[in-house]
Amino acid sequence: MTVEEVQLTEIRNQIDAIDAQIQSLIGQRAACAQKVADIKTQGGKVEAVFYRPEREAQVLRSVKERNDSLLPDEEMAKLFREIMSACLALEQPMSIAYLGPEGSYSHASVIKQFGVSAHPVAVSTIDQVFEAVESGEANYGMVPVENSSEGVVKSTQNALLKTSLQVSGEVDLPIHHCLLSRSQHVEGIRKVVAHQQALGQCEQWLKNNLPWVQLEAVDSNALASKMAQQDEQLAAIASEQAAMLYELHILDANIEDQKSNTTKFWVIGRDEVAPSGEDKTAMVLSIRNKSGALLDILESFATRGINMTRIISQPSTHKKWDYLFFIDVLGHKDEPALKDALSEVESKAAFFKLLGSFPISPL
Ligand SMILES: O=C(O)C(=O)C[C@]1(C(=O)O)C=C[C@@H](O)C=C1
Repeated sequence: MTVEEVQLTEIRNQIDAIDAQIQSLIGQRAACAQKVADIKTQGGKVEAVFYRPEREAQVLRSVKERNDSLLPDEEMAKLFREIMSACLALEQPMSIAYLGPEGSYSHASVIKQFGVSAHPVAVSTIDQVFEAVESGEANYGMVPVENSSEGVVKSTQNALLKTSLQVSGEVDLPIHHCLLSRSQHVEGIRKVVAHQQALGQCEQWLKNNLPWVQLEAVDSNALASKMAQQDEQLAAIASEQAAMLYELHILDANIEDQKSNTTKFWVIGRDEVAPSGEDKTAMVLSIRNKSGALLDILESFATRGINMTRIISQPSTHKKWDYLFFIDVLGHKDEPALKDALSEVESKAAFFKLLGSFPISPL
């Protein structure tokens, strides 16, 4: 054996021994998760809640805080995300409805939040995501809320107004668009197909790089990828995962005009989420038609030192020139200061609906 071979063998032996320990510990962890499931279902409870977002957030935060390895905190957290995903699947496999088809950014956000052991269930519209969870067909749903360059997703906002479901989590997904085609050369591309939002997000890049192409909006980027599979003269705008899934060439990557392009998704579920220690609360309200009404509402938060992280206004469909405000604040609805503020806000507002409290994502 060469010196290098001897050195490698020695380190690989160490890796083998460590792997055996990791595997045994993961096995012990899985047995604990199984016991947790037994406790949750004891007494024949049928409505047991297996997925606990607040606990998952706490576990992942501790992993990041503890991490003093060579691996970045995010990478370490991703590994534990998958261990918990497998443990949860052992307790009960979770089905997550999302706006399909496979390979969409919604699909990527499901995997980011729930890990690869969850069962993503593709549906065709945002309303169907809500319906699938409301009817119990899916355990949870994942819906896009807002994109940093294109703004809010109206169909999600409208569905949130009507639903009995809770917002139980938040995922921020950096969006990187690729130009995908069966062809390996941009010169032959005649048409670019994508969801309207993706076309908007790459508008400048398309003008600068493919000024001759025709643009066509379709229902989703994944559908665009399927279309590109059929026609060499078509290119789709979609994710890197879509390129793999639909076996297309990546003609160019990161073609979005704004490099910090991010989409915010919300997890929707039937159960309230307990406090995790670092939470957000989302609500929607409309104000009474008098001067200073919005300021008055915001003061209920400000005087208690509660930070607002988002406020979005949307014209109400009920009355002309009336506005709805979607507001997110830091804190959990059961924390005394926020609880107080929320009941004051509710009394001041013309309409008020609490959408849910959920952990700030550690990922
Ligand atoms: O602590 C729980 O309630 C568990 O079910 C265990 C566990 C885990 O693997 O740590 C698994 C799933 C839950 O979503 C949260 C945590």
